[in-house]
Amino acid sequence: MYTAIELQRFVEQAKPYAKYGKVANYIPALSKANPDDLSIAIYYPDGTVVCAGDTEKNVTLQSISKIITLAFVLMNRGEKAVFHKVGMEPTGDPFNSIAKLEEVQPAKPLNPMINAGALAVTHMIDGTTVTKRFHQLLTFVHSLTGNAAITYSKEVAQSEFETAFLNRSLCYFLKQHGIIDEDVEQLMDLYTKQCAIEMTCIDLARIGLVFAMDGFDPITKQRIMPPHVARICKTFMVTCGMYNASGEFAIKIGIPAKSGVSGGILAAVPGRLGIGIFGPALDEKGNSITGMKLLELLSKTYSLSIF
Ligand SMILES: NC(=O)CC[C@H](N)C(=O)O
Repeated sequence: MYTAIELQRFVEQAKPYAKYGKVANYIPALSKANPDDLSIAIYYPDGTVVCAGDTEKNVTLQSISKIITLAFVLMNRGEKAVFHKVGMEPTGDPFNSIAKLEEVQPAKPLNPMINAGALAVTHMIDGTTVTKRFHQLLTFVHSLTGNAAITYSKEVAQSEFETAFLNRSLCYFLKQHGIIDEDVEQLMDLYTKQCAIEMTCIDLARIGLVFAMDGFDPITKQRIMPPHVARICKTFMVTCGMYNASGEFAIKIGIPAKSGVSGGILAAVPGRLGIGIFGPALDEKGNSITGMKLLELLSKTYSLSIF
């Protein structure tokens, strides 16, 4: 088990890399983040949490939410329905790319971790209104974290809603090809709220732990999702979780993980621990540069790679 002092040392080693990255600014509210922030929490199955950095800070999930909605929709709709609308293959393209949608027939998004695929998955959250659908998703987040106080940042959601022209164009493409059939503004409302769900890296680590334990929460002794759903999610984390850097990440770090442009990373070391990281300075592919360095140090020192 790591000590807090050890983790602090890794944080100090990773922090200088922030100068090679930039905070996301295409969602205006995210540009307010401090690139030098870096925090990490590790959650163990016995309930021990080891932290370093400012772990009280809230981070919006952004693309990390894609893995949560995927688990939720797989549980509610089943594998067949989900994979009817979204594929299982990595793209090698940036997360917001529209390119592959035109190249494959039928025009379904290649996987649920790119924006087009995530929009198709969010579309599958059942309910008659955005409020009801979002409430269901948030309730699932509460069960994953054991923290019923978690909500979303209105400021970040609004900021993305006002500027998400590329995501809207993905939605219209999907609608043209029958992958979605709801009002685009309504779907954008739900998607931007989902991406703006915010929590600390301790909460993130707890979700990582649930995935690491195949969907079972060892703290509350409750099954949060069936093992096959956790397995599918972890597989996507490995093949597409770090966008078009997933291959290099698998070789250098080898831990199922999902990142978001807020600088958050959720990682699950199967059977062992959950990790939550927040470091808003991003590399050119949109992954936390300090967060990846931190994971690399941890993985090398403690042989965390699953390969
Ligand atoms: N990579 C990300 O974190 C992207 C999430 C962001 N909300 C978007 O759709 O652009």
